[in-house]
Amino acid sequence: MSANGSPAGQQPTATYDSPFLKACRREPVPHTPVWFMRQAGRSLPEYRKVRQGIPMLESCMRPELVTEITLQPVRRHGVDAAIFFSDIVVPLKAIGVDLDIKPGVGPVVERPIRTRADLAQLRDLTPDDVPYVVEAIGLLTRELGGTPLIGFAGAPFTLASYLVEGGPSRTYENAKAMMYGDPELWADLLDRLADITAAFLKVQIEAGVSAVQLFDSWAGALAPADYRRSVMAASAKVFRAVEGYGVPRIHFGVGTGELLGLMGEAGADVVGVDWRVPLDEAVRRVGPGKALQGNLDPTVLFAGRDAVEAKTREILDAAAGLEGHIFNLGHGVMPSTDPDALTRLVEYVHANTAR
Ligand SMILES: Cc1c2[nH]c(c1CCC(=O)O)Cc1[nH]c(c(CCC(=O)O)c1C)Cc1[nH]c(c(CCC(=O)O)c1C)Cc1[nH]c(c(C)c1CCC(=O)O)C2
Repeated sequence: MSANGSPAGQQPTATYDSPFLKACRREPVPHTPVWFMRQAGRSLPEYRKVRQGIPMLESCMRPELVTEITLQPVRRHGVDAAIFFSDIVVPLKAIGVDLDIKPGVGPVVERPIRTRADLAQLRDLTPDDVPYVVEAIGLLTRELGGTPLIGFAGAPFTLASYLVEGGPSRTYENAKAMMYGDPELWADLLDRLADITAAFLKVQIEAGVSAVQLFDSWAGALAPADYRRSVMAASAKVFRAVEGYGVPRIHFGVGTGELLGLMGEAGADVVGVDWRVPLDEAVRRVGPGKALQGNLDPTVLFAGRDAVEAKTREILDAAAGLEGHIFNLGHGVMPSTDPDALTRLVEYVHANTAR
């Protein structure tokens, strides 16, 4: 037990006992907790207002702005957790990789990593590289009261996909060419990214986040045998590095139905599921001892209240036998989503799972 009475880390008891962290630990909850990937973002007018004229990466480096943006969806929707406002490429930018986030495109890397010499762009990350992250998490943990704050990072494969391609890709042809054609260089690249990612998550945990999510958003492009052979060790290294802190570790990807078992095995406490696999099937694939997070198709939110409630009902029914369920979308909130539909969804899940 720590000095303030919570069995893990430095978090206050109210946070430790929150429905979100209880569900992560597979303990009984008063209602199913809800949060949304990309809950802070363009769907909110108050977000668009404070971001006006400030480039994405610069906004991640301003602690007061990060705090305000992170709190916006908590105030508006009453979600059960906040997710730290940042981006998966922030730690890469912080160690000096020349990259930017282009509006409507995503991360773009000036000098893609294609050869062994290019690996020199990737040095280790220290807390001094991201002082604004430490400061913003400090501000947030004071403002949030008992609402847990989720930290996050991009998984080695997803980061590598941007670094090797030079930007977003549909096919990942350059990244996969390296994975199949130069497995030693690929392994060294992923191992370096694992160390950077682990260091970035440790900074966030030591600054006060209550859970961490590893986003391997694009791992669904991989066959299970290739994931196991060429990717899993790096993600497992990240999970091992943060195991001792006692904060729940969530592992998420899109189109990863065939990888769910391996993604749990990599060391997660909670496995994120997109909308393609129902949760009662997902639990069979993941096996016992893990909570599940998911999994409403974000496009359902465009279909009107009745459709949202019917689809949500299906998910809650599929989750009825689970030991730990955190309600979320199967991927991020889309920018043109009506924010009121999200607020209603939170209310619906809470009301229909009250125990
Ligand atoms: C792949 C990935 C990225 N970034 C992230 C991922 C993994 C999650 C996923 O699978 O969606 C993670 C991320 N990016 C952002 C968050 C914020 C926290 C939250 O979820 O609310 C999180 C968790 C802010 C952001 N990151 C970005 C935005 C939009 C830019 C803006 O608002 O100006 C936000 C709110 C930019 C970004 N950054 C990235 C993309 C693809 C984009 C979108 C580009 C675009 O459509 O304009 C890379």
